[in-house]
Amino acid sequence: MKYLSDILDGLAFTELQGSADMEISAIVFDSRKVEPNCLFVAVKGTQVDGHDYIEQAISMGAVAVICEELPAHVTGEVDFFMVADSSIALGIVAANFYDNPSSKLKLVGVTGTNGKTTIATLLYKLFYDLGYKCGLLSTVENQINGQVVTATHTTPDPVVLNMLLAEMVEKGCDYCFMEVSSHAVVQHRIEGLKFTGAIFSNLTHDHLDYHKTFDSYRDAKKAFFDYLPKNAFALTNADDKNGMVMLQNTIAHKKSYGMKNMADYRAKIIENQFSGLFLNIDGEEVWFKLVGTFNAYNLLAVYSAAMLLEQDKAKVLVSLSKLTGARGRFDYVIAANGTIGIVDYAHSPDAVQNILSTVHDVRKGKEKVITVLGCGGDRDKTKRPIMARVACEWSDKVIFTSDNPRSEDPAQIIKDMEEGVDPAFKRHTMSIVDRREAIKVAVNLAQPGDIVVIAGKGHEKYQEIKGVRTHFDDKEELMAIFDQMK
Ligand SMILES: CC(=O)N[C@H]1[C@@H](OP(=O)(O)OP(=O)(O)OC[C@H]2O[C@@H](n3ccc(=O)[nH]c3=O)[C@H](O)[C@@H]2O)O[C@H](CO)[C@@H](O)[C@@H]1O[C@H](C)C(=O)N[C@@H](C)C(=O)N[C@H](CCC(=O)O)C(=O)O
Ligand SMILES: Nc1ncnc2c1ncn2[C@@H]1O[C@H](COP(=O)(O)OP(=O)(O)OP(=O)(O)O)[C@@H](O)[C@H]1O
Ligand SMILES: N[C@H](CCC[C@H](N)C(=O)O)C(=O)O
Ligand SMILES: [Mg+2]
Repeated sequence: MKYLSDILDGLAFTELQGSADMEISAIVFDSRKVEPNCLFVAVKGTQVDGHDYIEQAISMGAVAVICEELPAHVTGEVDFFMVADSSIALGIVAANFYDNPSSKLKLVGVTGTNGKTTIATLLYKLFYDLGYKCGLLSTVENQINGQVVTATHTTPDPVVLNMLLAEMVEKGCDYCFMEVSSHAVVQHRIEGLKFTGAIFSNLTHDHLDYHKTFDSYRDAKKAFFDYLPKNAFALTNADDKNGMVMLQNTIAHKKSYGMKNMADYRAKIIENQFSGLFLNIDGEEVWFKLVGTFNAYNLLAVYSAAMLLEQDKAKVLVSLSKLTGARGRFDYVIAANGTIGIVDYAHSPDAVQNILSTVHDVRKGKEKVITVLGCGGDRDKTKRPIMARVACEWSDKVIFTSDNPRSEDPAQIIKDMEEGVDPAFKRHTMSIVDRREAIKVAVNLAQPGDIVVIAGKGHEKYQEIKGVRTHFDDKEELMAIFDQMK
């Protein structure tokens, strides 16, 4: 329980009704989850307007309401606070309710189209290994110093986010590394948080269903940097076309990393093999376990952030050299006959190109590359033909299949993908709606030494069809088929 007047600290109202003199049990923004004596925040969403549920929330026990417009009929002894933007207010009150946990540890956010999970996870593992107590908020999972908490979003809603940060503070965590998705910035899920630093990985095509244009997608990422305080660091990728855009209006300390352009922290790839990367990083030559040019960028981002967090260079490099990446990212298994299977979360055109070009770079000879790929339903449709085209450009054979069709017809999603295929390559593609079957066929087509890349789902443990999630795990499927081959 917490006093309402304390929860409202720092919130600007346009109008208020009531004295805020009461104790509040919880902050709730979904009327279906209202509990007695809670504060209900009415948020306008993408599907419905939370204001339509104010009455329901009150009837279920909400004693105070934050909203942008007062409902026509207000009954009962309920306090009302009108604000210009409820989603911003939600962030502020959620942080206050949990005693502003982000100011009690060092919070570092990672944004960008690809690499957020990898960078945040590596930072978490690195700082853990350096002896700190740490937290992680990521697509794959959340962690409170080793204790796993299931993740539902890349960036949780403000209430869950502050609750998890408060738990980290309670467990004595010194750091939290989190992913900041563009959806989270636009929806103000990070409002009220105090960041010690922000990292930008890269910006390429994704999520245009939500952001509509590439410029507004870019501006969502940039808004995170605009929001940083003066004493934070703003670390960007100098080699990305939009890297410097991120720093345009921030008042934080501007820092950069890169392998091509001038940057504060630099690296060079000496070797890039299946067994790992050999880099010259900030003047030191070190082997790492991660594979591919894109991971050289991820490692450099992590190293740079560790330097900005004033860690010892030698200890950081020794620890980083031992680390593996996040689950479902370039996760590979070798069958008894020598066929190589790689499970990867590439689900944007750029990521598909990166993973497949990496496979080309690190394979020993002319082993064939067979790619299994799908595109998510109810998500950016414009990326479908592009992902398919890129997969064809970099593979010897491509099997189109399903990847969480959600409410859409899986066959139609595959048709949208097929639109991107060059007619000359068509005979090298197949379409198999059932993902299990698609993986099986891909492995059966492979000769010893060939490489089967299964892209799009990475760590995911489900396939969502017509709103129903059934257990499905690409790596499990791959290993089961490999086992049968023994
Ligand atoms: C499109 C999108 O991002 N939607 C998010 C958004 O919901 P919304 O705005 O659509 O909500 P809505 O259904 O319109 O409802 C509006 C309001 O009315 C309330 N309501 C609704 C119904 C009711 O009966 N009573 C009630 O009070 C809702 O609680 C909400 O406050 O706010 C919710 C609370 O924070 C999120 O759970 C929800 O994520 C949905 C489930 C989702 O799938 N989001 C994905 C796209 C997402 O956020 N992805 C990014 C990562 C992307 C990447 O990988 O880069 C992420 O950070 O996870
Ligand atoms: N720095 C990078 N540049 C380009 N592609 C990358 C980079 N890092 C990873 N990838 C590719 O993108 C995929 C997703 O990586 P990761 O999960 O780290 O990104 P993410 O930004 O967290 O994605 P999401 O937005 O879905 O959470 C990887 O499986 C890999 O194929
Ligand atoms: N987290 C991202 C990627 C999901 C990847 C793919 N497996 C899908 O379901 O579309 C999203 O919500 O867009
Ligand atoms: Mg992620």
